[in-house]
Amino acid sequence: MPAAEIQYECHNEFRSDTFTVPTPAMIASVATCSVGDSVYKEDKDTLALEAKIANMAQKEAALFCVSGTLSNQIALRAHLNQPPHRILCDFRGHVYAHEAGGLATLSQAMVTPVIPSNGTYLTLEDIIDNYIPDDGDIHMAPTKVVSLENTIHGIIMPIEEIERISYWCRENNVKLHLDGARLWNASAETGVSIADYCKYFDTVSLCLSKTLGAPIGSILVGEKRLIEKANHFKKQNGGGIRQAGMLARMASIAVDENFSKLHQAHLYALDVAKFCEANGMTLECPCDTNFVFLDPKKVKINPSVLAACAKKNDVKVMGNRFAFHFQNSLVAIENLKKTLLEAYQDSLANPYVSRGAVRLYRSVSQSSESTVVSPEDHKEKK
Ligand SMILES: Cc1ncc(COP(=O)(O)O)c(C=O)c1O
Ligand SMILES: C[C@@H](O)[C@H](N)C(=O)O
Repeated sequence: MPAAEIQYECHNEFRSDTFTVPTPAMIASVATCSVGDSVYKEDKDTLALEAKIANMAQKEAALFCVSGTLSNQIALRAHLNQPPHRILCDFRGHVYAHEAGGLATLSQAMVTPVIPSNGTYLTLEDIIDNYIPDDGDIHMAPTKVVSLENTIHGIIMPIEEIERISYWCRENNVKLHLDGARLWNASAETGVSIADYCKYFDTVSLCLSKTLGAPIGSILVGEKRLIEKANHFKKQNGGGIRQAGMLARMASIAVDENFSKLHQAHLYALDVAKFCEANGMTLECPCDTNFVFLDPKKVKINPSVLAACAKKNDVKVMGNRFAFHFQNSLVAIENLKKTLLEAYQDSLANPYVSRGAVRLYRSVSQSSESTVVSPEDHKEKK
């Protein structure tokens, strides 16, 4: 049943599902967790979590990491040998767009950021049209890894396309990584198991701290030898965790207790997506899972006006993306709709034209110390 009453501090949080919080059961479990040193692979709860997720993914090994960024970056580095080399991904891919340039520093890799020709997800044709073969041309950095993301912007990548890409990569000696931060959401919506998604990839990074509600952590799965190498890069970059048991135990409970709640978040998102479309607000992409993206080219809402309306209606938002999770409350969902409608109605009279690179995570939000302004203060310069 959806949470009508307010159960969680983050019930009105729509900036991201990274704001989900540990449940009481997770917090209580810490009292009895193991306290071994996980750098020496001696923490029982960490080993148990890694074994559980490796089994779920039907992969040889798994590695508990403090973040999805670390999990992605050490996986991609472990696939690579020495430059010149290149990674191909979606131009929106987190590994390229939001991991602080890690591909340049840790992997010294060139990146081919590809805009999907269908506007939604990468196809094999998109990859082939942008792939640089390792054919001895000394002008080029050859493509050694393709990094996909599923879901990407909440969009579910069809498994038939994943299969085509996987087959081609294996035929062409290209490694295939999946940023599966929200693969849980894809699985919850399609019914395709985590293992049936993972079988197409050499490595998969699964986040535990977002849609599932764990306080910290991601898990990287893959072949034992690759995971051991990734662990080397994990330690090199300060990712070794001593008594990780308390984090691993909470993450394990998150998988057991919250995976089944993801569909509710998707229903929240779909409700708001339909509300937006019914009121003239165009979506930037389909609402497949737990994200609603408004098209900023057509819905010219002023971020400051949105922040002012959000503050008034006690919801937290940022940018043109609205994230949903199982800890949202129904009252907050209704307050979000009110917020969007008020800000949109203002934009019809005062359209806001943004300039510069899309900074999805840098917009004014309720939590920032920005000065809250009234809609009247923001009229488009004639
Ligand atoms: C698709 C995707 N991959 C990876 C990450 C990185 O995860 P973390 O914030 O734990 O580094 C995020 C951010 O939350 C993400 O949205
Ligand atoms: C902020 C960004 O890194 C995060 N992955 C999110 O989706 O909110």
